[in-house]
Amino acid sequence: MIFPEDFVWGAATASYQIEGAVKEDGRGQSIWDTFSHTPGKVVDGDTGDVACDHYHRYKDDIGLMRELRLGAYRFSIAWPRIQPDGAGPVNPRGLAFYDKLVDELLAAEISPYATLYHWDLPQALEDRGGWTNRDTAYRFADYAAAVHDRLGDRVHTWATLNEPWVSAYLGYGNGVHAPGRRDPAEAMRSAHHLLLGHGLAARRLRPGTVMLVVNSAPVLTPAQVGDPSAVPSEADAAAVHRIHALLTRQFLDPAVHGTYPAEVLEAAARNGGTEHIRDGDLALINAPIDLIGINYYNPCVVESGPGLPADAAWPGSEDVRFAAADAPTTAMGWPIVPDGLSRLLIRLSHDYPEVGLMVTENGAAFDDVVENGRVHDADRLAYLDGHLREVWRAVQAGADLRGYLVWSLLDNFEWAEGYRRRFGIVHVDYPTQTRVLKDSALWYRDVIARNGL
Ligand SMILES: N#[N+]C[C@@H]1[C@@H](O)[C@H](O)[C@@H](O)[C@@H]2O[C@H]12
Repeated sequence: MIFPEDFVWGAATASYQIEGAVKEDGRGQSIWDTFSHTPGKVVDGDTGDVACDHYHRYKDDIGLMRELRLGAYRFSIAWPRIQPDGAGPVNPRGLAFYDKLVDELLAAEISPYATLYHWDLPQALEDRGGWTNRDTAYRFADYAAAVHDRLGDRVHTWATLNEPWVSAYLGYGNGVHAPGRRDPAEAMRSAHHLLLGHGLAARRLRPGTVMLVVNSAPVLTPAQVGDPSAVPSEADAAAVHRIHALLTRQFLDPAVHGTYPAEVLEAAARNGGTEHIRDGDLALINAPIDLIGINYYNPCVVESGPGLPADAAWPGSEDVRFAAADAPTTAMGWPIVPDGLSRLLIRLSHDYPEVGLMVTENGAAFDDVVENGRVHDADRLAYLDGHLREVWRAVQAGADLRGYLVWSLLDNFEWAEGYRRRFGIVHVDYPTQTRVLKDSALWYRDVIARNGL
């Protein structure tokens, strides 16, 4: 299985998950600093205070990337390093870190892919309402422009947001992520303002390549997981349609087509109203983009039935039951369904033929053991192999798929799960910060060298 000649192979990380140095060089506080230091929010009371100490070890980490022959490295820029209070003058020491990071990547012949927002909102903006406040969208666009002014001569691929669904619904809906608010109306307002920020920022990132990164999944009934030809009942088909609208189309339709699905408008009307969606907003959100970034881990399995408990707060999903898949699971409890990725990519390539696709995250958490300086992570290697075969199938089916970025380069701070869940192809021993290339990393290196499986 050989991929197209210009297919991009890389890995992805995010600032709060790997950098550490949370009080260094003028960095301001983020909502994840606040949240992780709030007792009970993160497993084992873990925080990103040190993480992988990437802020100080980035040169060595780029050396590992070079050893793996990565063509691209997707990282995120910590807004609180650039504007400690989320607005106003740029912090030169904060921007200098990314300047050095980008230069080191280029020296290693690795293309830098910068994500501008991977969840670490400056706390000062949250204190003024965060993403429920429309003004935050404008602050985000100013921040994006400031970063692009400095790095745009060397960074040519930009992601505005990472997974706005997660930012909105886990951050403001059910509160399992920062800032930990629990209000369905706030979640819907935040989703809109995140999209508004995306659109405003996208215009200020040219002439770069611009993408929106979404967590997406094929929405399937339990029967469809193993049998794509399974015909759902009318009620189950309605549940599938609704959740696809709320999970994926809520973000891609506005960004690519300048429209909201009716299901989203209906959910908003029932949860706080639609006043936050102002005339002209959708035109602002619908800024031209070049790529959709797809973060895929597992399908979303649903059927008609009683919705999530009230505190789960996913407005619009009231008549949908979230079901288990008949499949093995990762350490996160997520079902392993590789062909879900090809089914998703082919669907999105049909729904949004105007833009290219890139797998911006795919990977798995399994419990790793270091034995004699090696990590034999056969489960993770099998997961990646299976999913890459589906990526290849999607390319053969005609999907305009530009590349694949594994999540993640390093074991890292896994949000509310803390450090107990390891997604890296490189093992990190946190007390010593020792890195060990796992078997999956060595395998991935060979895949890259062959440009295929
Ligand atoms: N959980 N999990 C793994 C991974 C997370 O570590 C990333 O930061 C997110 O972009 C996305 O949720 C996926």
